[in-house]
Formats: sequence, C-alpha cells, structure tokens
Amino acid sequence: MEDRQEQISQVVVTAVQMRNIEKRIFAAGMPVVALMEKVAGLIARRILEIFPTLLQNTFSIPPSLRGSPQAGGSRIGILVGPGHNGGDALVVARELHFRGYQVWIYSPFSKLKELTSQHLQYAQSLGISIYQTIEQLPDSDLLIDGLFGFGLERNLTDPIASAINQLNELSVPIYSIDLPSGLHTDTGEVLGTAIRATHTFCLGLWKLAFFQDQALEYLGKAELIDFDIPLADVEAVLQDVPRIKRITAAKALATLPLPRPAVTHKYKEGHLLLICGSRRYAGGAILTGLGARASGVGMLSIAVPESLKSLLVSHLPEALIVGCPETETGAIAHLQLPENTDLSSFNAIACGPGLTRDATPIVQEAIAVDGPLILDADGLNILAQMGAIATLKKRQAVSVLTPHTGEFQRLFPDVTDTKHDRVKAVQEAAAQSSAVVLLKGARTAIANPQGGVWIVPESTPALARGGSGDVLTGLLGGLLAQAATKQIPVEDIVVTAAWWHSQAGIIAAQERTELGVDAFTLTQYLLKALT
Ligand SMILES: NC(=O)C1=CN([C@@H]2O[C@H](COP(=O)(O)OP(=O)(O)OC[C@H]3O[C@@H](n4cnc5c(N)ncnc54)[C@H](O)[C@@H]3O)[C@@H](O)[C@H]2O)[C@H](O)CC1
Ligand SMILES: [K+]
Repeated sequence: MEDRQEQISQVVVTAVQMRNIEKRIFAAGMPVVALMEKVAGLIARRILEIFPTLLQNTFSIPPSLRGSPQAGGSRIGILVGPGHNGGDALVVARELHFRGYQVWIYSPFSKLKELTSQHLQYAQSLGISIYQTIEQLPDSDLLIDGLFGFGLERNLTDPIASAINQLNELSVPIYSIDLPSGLHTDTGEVLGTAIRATHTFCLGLWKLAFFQDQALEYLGKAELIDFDIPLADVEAVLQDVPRIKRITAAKALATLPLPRPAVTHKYKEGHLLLICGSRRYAGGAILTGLGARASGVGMLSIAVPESLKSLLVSHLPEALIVGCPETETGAIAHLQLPENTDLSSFNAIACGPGLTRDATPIVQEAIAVDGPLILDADGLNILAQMGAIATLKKRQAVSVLTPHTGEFQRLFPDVTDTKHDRVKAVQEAAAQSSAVVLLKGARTAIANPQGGVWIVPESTPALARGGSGDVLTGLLGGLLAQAATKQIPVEDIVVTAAWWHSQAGIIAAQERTELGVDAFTLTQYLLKALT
C-alpha cells in the first residue's frame, strides 16, 4: 500500500469533489476557522521560505515599527476576495505582518463571508492599511492572490476584471492561493480574465485545472499544500468514480520491468515488431527503433521498405531488419516476414511512424492481428479514414493510440473539444473506442476504456519537435512487448512510457536548453532518466 503522501499526490479532483471532501471534514467536527488557520499557516510558512525578505532579524525591530517602511521588510500586497480564498489570504497577511513584512490589503468587495470579514477586521485593528480601489494601491515586492479559489462560478466582470488586468500589468510576482483567480477549477478556462501567477499553492488536493492546456500559462510554478486531508474522506467522495490521477515518479518506476530475473533469455524479455518508415520518411523508422532499443526489449524486429534496410541495420545492428517489397512511392507494399513467423508471433506490434498513407493495406493487416497493437502517426491517420471507433471495437486484443491533438480530432471528431477539456475528451475517446488513448501534449493524458485517466504532471516544450513522437512509439512498443510476457497491465506500462519519455526530455532540456533536444538526442537521454 503506497504511503498517504504518495496517494494524496496522485489524486486530481473537481471543484464539486473538493467541496464534498471539505464538507466531510467540517461535518466530522473540524471548525472551518481552524482549517483556514492551518492552511493559511502552511502557505505563510512556504512564502517565508521561498520569498526572501529584506528583513533584518524581526526581533531587532521594536514592535511599534514592525511592518513599517522603517523596518525595511519586503512590501507584500494581499488581494482579498469575498469568500474563504480571501479568508486564507487575510490569515497570511496577518502572519507576514507579524514576521515584519510591510503588508497592505486590497479588499474591493463589500459583501464578505463572515469568517473573511472577521479576519479583515482584525487585520485592520493591527494597523494594516486596507484599500478598496486599484488606484490607491502602494508599490509592492510581491502580491498574494486570495481573490477567488475553487468557489469561482461565473465570468469575472468589472471592476474586479479590469483590476486583475492591471495587476497582471505590474512587473510584480504574484503568488496565487489554491488557483490563479479567474481560472475555472475543472477546465482551466479563463473566466473573463485571470491572474497570471508566478507561483500557485494548490490546497489539499490537485485540481483538474492544473492539467488543462489553457491554464498552464497562468499557473506559474505549482505546488501542493498538503493539509492532512484524511484518505478516507477522499475515498468516500470519489468512491467508484473513474479516477483521474497524476503520474508520480514512484508510480512510473514501480511498473518498469526491473529488476530482471537472474535466469532469462531474449525471447522472455519481449519481442516487438515495429512497422514503420518509407523512402520519404526514413528517419522516423530509425528514431522509433532507437526508442524501442532504450526500452530494453529482448528482441526487436523492424519492418521497413527494402530500400531502407541497410540504413536501419547501420543504426540498429542488434535489430532484425525486415526489408519489405515497396510501392513506387517507396512505401511498404506488403509485409514479407521471415518464414515461419507471422504477425501473431510478436508480443506487441507498433505501427505507423513514417509509413505515409500509401501503406494503408499494411495498417489494415496490423489492425486485424489479435495481439497488442500501438498505432501512431500515419497508422492513426489511416485508422481515422477507416473509422476509428467501428474498426477498434472489432478488435479483441488491446489497442493503444498515441495521437497528438490534430490526429485526435481526426480520429474522434464527435467527442468533447480538447481545447475545452482535454481530460474529458480523452475519456470519451477511450470509452467509445475501447482503446487506451494517450493524448500527447504539454500535459499528456492517458485514458482507459473504463474512464480512468493518468496525467503526466510535468513535461517540457523542448519535446515539441518532429521525431519526439516516433521515439515515444518505439519506447512504448518495447515496454508493451515486455509487459505482455510479464503480465504487467497495459495501462500501467503506457503510463510508465509517457512519464519516462517526458522525464528524458526534461533532463535533456536542463542540460542543453529547450532548443537542444532533437529527437535523436532525446533517445540518448532515455536511460539517463532512470539512473
Ligand atoms: N479546500 C479546502 O478544504 C479549504 C478551502 N479553503 C479556501 O476556501 C476557498 C473556497 O472558498 P469559497 O468561499 O467557497 O469560494 P472562493 O473563496 O473561491 O470565492 C468565491 C466567492 O466569490 C463569489 N464569486 C464567485 N464567482 C464570482 C464572480 N465571477 N464574481 C464575483 N464574485 C464571485 C462566490 O459567491 C464566493 O463567495 C478555497 O479556494 C480555499 O482558498 C479554506 O479556507 C481552507 C480549506
Ligand atoms: K486565488
């Protein structure tokens, strides 16, 4: 059983689920005011850690001067909304004031929740300046955004909307409490306008917004403030609802086919067939092969057009390169496997990179095989032409699709728009096609047909380059072939492949900048991500 912190760090919730979990905690007797004090105390402590004060030692300042300009403390502007997000912010304001920061408060709302109003009153009694209009605001070194949290229900309108726009224009870092104010908690959509946070403290459990494309530019660096939500409350609310989870390193690494048994042989470590490449796209075949090599798969066969055979052999001497008859355009005309092997002799088949659409019969042949199949790139485009859902429904064995957004739209034109809610879109696609669908992107999401979704929580724009996807297909194929021989659940191995691929990109970008991660280089960083 994973430890509590590991389980909590995987959970992703909607606003409604968070509200229901919060209700259980209050119903069990935890006073709201106590929870607010606990949460805001944790936030204040993190701010003290990560935002250097210009303070001398606070105890050297006479109490009468604490928080005053003479004290020399950093100037902190606290943005207070009408609800408990504002309440959190006011507790943070009070605590930073006592730590010697120069704190002021922006409180533009007249109607505040009771608890929020009490904290405002106490802040005022401490002599902390409170402003109602944006024009009055003094300079600051840091702003704390406590305007709205997961209680935001509708588009923001003026005056708060224009105030947020003006605050975004200041070149002052903004730390947001729970969510950048203005973001929809579930879809990450900007409701009118939103705070562009430098840093976001997500409270208690990760919200769905943190994994939606449109939110990413508003979140800044995100971290979870764990305030000891009992797992029992999470389970009670989420129950048998299909789970949306973050892929943690622990989760991804637990599935790797490591360590290997002392006694094994190459066929026990999986046999993968890659069907890829064309005269026009020779490189895709090489990159896919290199991705497969890095997976550790026991045996690797690569079917390419005959004219690519010697090229592949030179790059992948350990692989069995199958030169196939080719069309006049240089695509694979048909699969000519060595005698007494046929498509069912492989533990997994990965089909698509660099094939071109002239290889349609080959893709149809691969789809007809009753074994684990990964479709990518032209394999997906051809599947889309065939009608993805009807075609895949006929398959008994597991299908894994690895589309980017464009391919996804062609495959599943009738599901939720990925721009609106990627997670919902990929859930619907997997349910309708009975396939495991890996929707690539800044936050790659993997859905199984039962509605469960795993999300890669961090990646790098360095991977947005031709060939990155080919590497993933090879890596995933090699892992899937090994998983088949070891009864590792398919969904788990897809999750591990996606995490591994993004980790390699992150490490490569750290060492070579985001401009330095071409697909070949990426293949050279895959094993580094594990060591
Ligand atoms: N998750 C927890 O267990 C804890 C959460 N805390 C904090 O509480 C907020 C949620 O508080 P809530 O009062 O429900 O909502 P918000 O503070 O996010 O504010 C919404 C507030 O504003 C009104 N409102 C909604 N939409 C608009 C709009 N477009 N324009 C104007 N006003 C709007 C709405 O009526 C609400 O009153 C959570 O994020 C945490 O920060 C606890 O303090 C700690 C535990
Ligand atoms: K906020």
